[in-house]
Amino acid sequence: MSDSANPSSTGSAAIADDAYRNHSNVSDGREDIGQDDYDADQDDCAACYAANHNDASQALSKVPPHSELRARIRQAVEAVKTTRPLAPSFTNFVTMNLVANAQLAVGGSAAMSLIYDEVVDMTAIAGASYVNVGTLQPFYREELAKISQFWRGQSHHWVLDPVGAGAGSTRTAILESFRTAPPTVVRANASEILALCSIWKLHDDATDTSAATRPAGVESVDDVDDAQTAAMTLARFLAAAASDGKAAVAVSGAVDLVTDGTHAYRLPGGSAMMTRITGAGCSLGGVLACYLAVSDPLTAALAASLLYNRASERAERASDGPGTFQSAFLDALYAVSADEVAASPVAAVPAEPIEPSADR
Ligand SMILES: Nc1ncnc2c1ncn2[C@@H]1O[C@H](COP(=O)(O)OP(=O)(O)OP(=O)(O)O)[C@@H](O)[C@H]1O
Ligand SMILES: Cc1ncsc1CCO
Ligand SMILES: [Mg+2]
Repeated sequence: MSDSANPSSTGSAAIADDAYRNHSNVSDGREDIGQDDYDADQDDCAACYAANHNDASQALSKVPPHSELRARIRQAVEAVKTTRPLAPSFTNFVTMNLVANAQLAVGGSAAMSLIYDEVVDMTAIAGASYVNVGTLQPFYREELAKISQFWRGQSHHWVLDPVGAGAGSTRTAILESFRTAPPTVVRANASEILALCSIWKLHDDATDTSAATRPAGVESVDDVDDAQTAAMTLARFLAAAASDGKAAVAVSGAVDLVTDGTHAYRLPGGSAMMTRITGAGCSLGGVLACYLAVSDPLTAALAASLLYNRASERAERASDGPGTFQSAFLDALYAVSADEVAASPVAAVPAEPIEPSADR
């Protein structure tokens, strides 16, 4: 059972999440604390996550308060607020409105289009783009293959959310087509990461297609922990294909994982209420594209994922149920400061031995 689908899960991620929530200064919002105290407390939370992570093979360590990584995250959040980068989306009908609203709330600009010639024209003014395969039409297959090849020719940065990867032959064919013109960042839940790796034959046993062929919905049935190796393999594959060698993968769940293939980070916190509205993940992909317009892929993935955790905590405190949570969440995306995002708990996962990725 996925830890995102079941907030009371007793897995390592859930234990870490409880430890994070029990830090009263951070999670109850009742105390007005100074930035230095906040930094220290957030940092303790990362240590607390590391201490409670019950996989003995992984000695997680906290990212220090004044690290260069935190400075880059702060800069990215601030840059989107001040420069309003355009990140156009080819996205699904269910959550298109939330994606655009979330992009505007963080300071970015939105433009939704499902037509090849418009997407191509908008590339010239786009800082980065976003593709989400949530709801499909048969003609998208040819359209999206052409768009990804066009972007590859332009070395244009884009984010893919492979929603429902593994469901149906049309979706599988579309995702398969991206293998020769891959995105800069993949953002997905754990099951989608596993299925995409399977479709692209990036896993250890290339004959194992179970993740790609089992019935799949849009919710995760796997834990983030179980997708860590796949996410790192996927990030290395994306980086090898990128013109500047940079890429990232963001896996969402109770404790998110972000990796560039070399480094990996776990991000505790957030709110289980995110699983009670549709489009939390879809809009995270759109917001990530805004940050990708102003920063490198790893920084963009961290900035967006951390902002989502801080904003959802704030929204949970201010709401009574899914309806009010969604509007409180948009308000919180607007209100959370760059300093608050950059001071978030971040636990670094020790580097794994790098294995060669599959040939493209
Ligand atoms: N149990 C949880 N506790 C805290 N935060 C969560 C939990 N589950 C998901 N989230 C957060 O919700 C956001 C979306 O993640 P999720 O894994 O639900 O994406 P998704 O399955 O792709 O969503 P969707 O397809 O509905 O848009 C992320 O910011 C993630 O951190
Ligand atoms: C519910 C749903 N169905 C297709 S896309 C989508 C939005 C969440 O991914
Ligand atoms: Mg999703």
